[in-house]
Amino acid sequence: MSYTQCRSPGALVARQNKTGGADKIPRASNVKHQASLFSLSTFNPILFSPFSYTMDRSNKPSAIGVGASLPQPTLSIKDNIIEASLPTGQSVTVHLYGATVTSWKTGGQEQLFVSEKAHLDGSKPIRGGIPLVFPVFGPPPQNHATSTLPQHGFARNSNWEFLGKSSSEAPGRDSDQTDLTVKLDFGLSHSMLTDEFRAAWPYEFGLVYSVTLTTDTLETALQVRNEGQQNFDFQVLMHTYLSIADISDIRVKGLESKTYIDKTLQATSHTESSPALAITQETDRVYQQLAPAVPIVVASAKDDQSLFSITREGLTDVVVWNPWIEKAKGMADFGPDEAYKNMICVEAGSVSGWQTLEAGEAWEGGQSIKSRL
Ligand SMILES: O=P(O)(O)OC[C@H]1O[C@H](O)[C@H](O)[C@@H](O)[C@@H]1O
Repeated sequence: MSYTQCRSPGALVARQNKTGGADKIPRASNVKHQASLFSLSTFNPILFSPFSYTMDRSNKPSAIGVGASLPQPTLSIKDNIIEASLPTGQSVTVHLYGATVTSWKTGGQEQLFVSEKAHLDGSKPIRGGIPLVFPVFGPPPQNHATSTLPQHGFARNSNWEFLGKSSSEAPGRDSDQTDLTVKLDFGLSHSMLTDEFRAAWPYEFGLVYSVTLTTDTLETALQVRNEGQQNFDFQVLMHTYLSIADISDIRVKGLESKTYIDKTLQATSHTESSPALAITQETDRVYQQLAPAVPIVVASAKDDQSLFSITREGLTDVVVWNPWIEKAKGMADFGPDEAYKNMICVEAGSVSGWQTLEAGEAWEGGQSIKSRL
């Protein structure tokens, strides 16, 4: 294992350390966490301890460590954009604005869709990649604690801080090889919000968002902590824009017999009848009560080959969204107009009802996307 502390742990982490360890995890995350998938940085005593500085590889005697001669993941930080690459060629890019993942490359190919007209200057949420929706999904309900927040909350339009990277060596698929993974951690807390957002949602919270790149997956996991005295409710969604060659050539599998809310039909409730959903018109559906470990698969319509397979932890809803022709034209930051054919949003979340966190409690959930390449 190797750890690099890129900045001094901020207030967010210091507060978490005060209560660390003793918190109970509420219902939605009462799942066993696989350390390799969703181990969050705040639970990592090495990454956030003062001793982490002594573990910086640059200070490490070269004779120590079995993996010392292996090529390591590389990291670049420029203009509030973090990019990490594995020696095997895969890479991930994250904008601190929204902690939005804006690129995931495997096999030399981009796996995420980003609109050509996306605003990348922090003036608007980024149209594409993986914007993070928190603490409310969609237009906030009236007479609710979130009611004066913008659509999809504030996480995607706030400036996060980079907490650091960690990497690990895991046994590879071939017994004589080692796979490297790299995990990037980002933090957002109440004090980092704009005055406007702080006033609209006055709760003391701490978010740690972990983006982990492996040779064949991208994993994103969020930990939410209530660091104040008042309970708060939240919804969360990883609004993943997957890049596809042609919308007519894909099917979405794993939804059959599931109940969904169709937002294009006045939010009425339906049951999915198709084992392999074709997208042939504007589609905006919230599928509910899905078993997180059962993958949602985006498959090729031609040969049924899996293009993307998405499993979750603690996230039982999945939104399937494609704006289609008219909606795409109506979005100023969506382009070119025809690009709706090159994307499908499969969004893992917890958006039916609310998660409630009491003082000192923490919740966590995440997704793992496996790409064909
Ligand atoms: O335009 P945005 O605020 O980014 O929202 C984009 C889309 O997000 C989700 O997929 C919702 O289900 C859609 O109703 C919404 O249109």
